[in-house]
Amino acid sequence: MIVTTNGSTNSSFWGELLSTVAIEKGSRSVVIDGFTRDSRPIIELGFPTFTSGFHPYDSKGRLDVIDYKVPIECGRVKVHNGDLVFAYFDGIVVIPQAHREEVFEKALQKVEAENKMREELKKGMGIIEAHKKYDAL
Ligand SMILES: O=C([O-])CC(=O)C(=O)O
Ligand SMILES: [Mg+2]
Repeated sequence: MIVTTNGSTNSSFWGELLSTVAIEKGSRSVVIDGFTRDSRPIIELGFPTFTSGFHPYDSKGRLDVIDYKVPIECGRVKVHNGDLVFAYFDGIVVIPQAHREEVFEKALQKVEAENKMREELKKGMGIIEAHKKYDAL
């Protein structure tokens, strides 16, 4: 699930209860260009929640869902229904549906090169030589 609160800073959009229902409905994660609250219980639920910040206020009377499955701008990136979204500690990447195959193939090549490079580094190869050999970055 990927969401924008269109720049609202008056309250959180997300919380523990929404995480609970999201899990029950089969969602695996949420990315929000907006705020959450209830961080500790969300961490305890184990629901990966990526937000642009935190706010103690609830959303009642402050935020409303106005649409879904429509193109949005999230963190200055256009996102369409069906795009692939990868979120991790380091950041979030949106892959347009039309480029899924190509990006997947290239990402797998990169992972393969990094795996080989890591093995060589463990065996003592220097970082400069390893970069020259695997060009993994
Ligand atoms: O602020 C909200 O509406 C969200 C919230 O606390 C929750 O889902 O538990
Ligand atoms: Mg709550």
